[in-house]
Amino acid sequence: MSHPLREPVPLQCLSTMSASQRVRERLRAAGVRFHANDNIADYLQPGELEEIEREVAARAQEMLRALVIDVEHDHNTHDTGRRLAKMFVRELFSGRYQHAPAVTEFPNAERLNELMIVGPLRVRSACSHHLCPIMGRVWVGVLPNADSNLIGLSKYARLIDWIMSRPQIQEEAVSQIADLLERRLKPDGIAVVMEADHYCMHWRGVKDDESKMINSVMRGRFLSDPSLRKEFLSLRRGGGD
Ligand SMILES: Nc1nc2c(ncn2[C@@H]2O[C@H](COP(=O)(O)OP(=O)(O)OP(=O)(O)O)[C@@H](O)[C@H]2O)c(=O)[nH]1
Repeated sequence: MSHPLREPVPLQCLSTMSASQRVRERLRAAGVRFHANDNIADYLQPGELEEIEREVAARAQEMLRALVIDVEHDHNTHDTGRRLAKMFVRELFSGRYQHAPAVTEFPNAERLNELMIVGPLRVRSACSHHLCPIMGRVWVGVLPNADSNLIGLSKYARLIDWIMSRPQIQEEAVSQIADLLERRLKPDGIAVVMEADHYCMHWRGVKDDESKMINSVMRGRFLSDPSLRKEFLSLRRGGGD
């Protein structure tokens, strides 16, 4: 989904804006969505991520002040704003600000067309609602065809980590993973299953330590062929637990 195009902001205003305001204006002018789990790397200019990190650090320190924590005198929280900014911008949410990892695509020279399963791959994210951790595992099933691209096994983990390094909800995360792998591999079918612990339920709120969320996306032949879907799901259970 994209935003309606907006009139560009005059240049003299852009120079007095913070980096985050400039990037938001650029995204709005282009009609591009910038939800928590969207990647905005194409709209950042050199040096702006550093500026954004400094802006987040200052605002995070303000949030601690609002929580009535004496950040001026408390040696433990004195630098927490800076640490939070670095953690969010450089680590936990880096999949919003960095381009996709480089992935070598190999031709399917042997014209492989058998089911291939990768997993369980460890995934870590944060929920969009409370920014609490999501820790889980993912399995990917691929049914290649003669024209599909093949990628190295480690690249599944790298691409999935790029998607998960954003505030997510699990339903949208699996569908973003399926979209990305479909675009890269051009297979006859793609299946993604995710099983995850949500710390917004374990650590706070209902404080239910046992519950997990499991969801899946089936595309192409995995949707139209129940026996292929069954084979994938039974191999996933056999291999992963
Ligand atoms: N569907 C879905 N819900 C999620 C996910 N991660 C967290 N949630 C839930 O999203 C909801 C957050 O919205 P609210 O109900 O407005 O938040 P809240 O009042 O703080 O919720 P409580 O957790 O019940 O205290 C909670 O029920 C979470 O458990 C996810 O990946 N998918």
